[in-house]
Amino acid sequence: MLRIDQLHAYYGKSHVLHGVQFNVRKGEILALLGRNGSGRSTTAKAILGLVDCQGDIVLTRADGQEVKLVGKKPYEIAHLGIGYVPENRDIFPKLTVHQNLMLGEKRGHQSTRWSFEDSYRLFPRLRERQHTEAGVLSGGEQQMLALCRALMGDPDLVVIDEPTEGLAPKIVEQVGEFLLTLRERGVSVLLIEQKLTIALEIADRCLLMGHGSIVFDGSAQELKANAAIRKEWLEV
Ligand SMILES: Nc1ncnc2c1ncn2[C@@H]1O[C@H](COP(=O)(O)OP(=O)(O)OP(=O)(O)O)[C@@H](O)[C@H]1O
Repeated sequence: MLRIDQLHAYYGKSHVLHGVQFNVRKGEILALLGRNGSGRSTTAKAILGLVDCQGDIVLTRADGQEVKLVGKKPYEIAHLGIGYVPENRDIFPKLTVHQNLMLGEKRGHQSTRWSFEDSYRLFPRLRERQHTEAGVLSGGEQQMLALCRALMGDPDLVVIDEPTEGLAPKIVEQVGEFLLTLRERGVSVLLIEQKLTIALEIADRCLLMGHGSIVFDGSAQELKANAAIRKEWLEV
């Protein structure tokens, strides 16, 4: 559903993506792994229209229509059905949990795949705190909120940047359940992670990034078995 070809990205004169190439298939969980600074977040931002880039990023919509994303504005890309959960979560601290979820909804469009009730059922902590200002939530609760808010816009693909970073194992488990629920509902996921652990449990496929290029494309099991490539490009 998403094809990335010969993607180059720059911060000023600094060239950080060097011909990135991969596909995201419909309904899969695709893990994008690599060390800090390897270019994973920049790839996510390129898909969302948040950095200058050259090359092709082509979305195939449900009706088969192909849309080129490079050059489009972030709000246009969101409207085309791509959701984003950035590393810093970007929640609105002075609004309540419920209000943050409302802001994720597309105006005039009822989400077909995700509801307030889905958010509250999967993350009971959010139900308990629905009238609390989001700024006082714990890091884990803010992550749950950011994930659910991205789904309120009814995306076909959601790009999620390091959702398990710094979270307690029990919350990491809940995030895993959330991702599996998305797959059941046909939402594709591009999951940025640093470690292989969660990818081994839930990803359908794995990409490994090093110095701004894709250096491995295969299953998490294949990557686990390839000690040399892991040692060179991945945190242990
Ligand atoms: N706003 C920026 N301005 C200049 N250079 C940047 C900027 N953001 C990232 N970089 C550089 O671009 C390269 C790729 O960074 P990127 O954030 O995409 O990596 P990453 O794999 O997602 O790691 P991290 O988890 O640390 O963000 C790194 O060398 C980084 O220092």
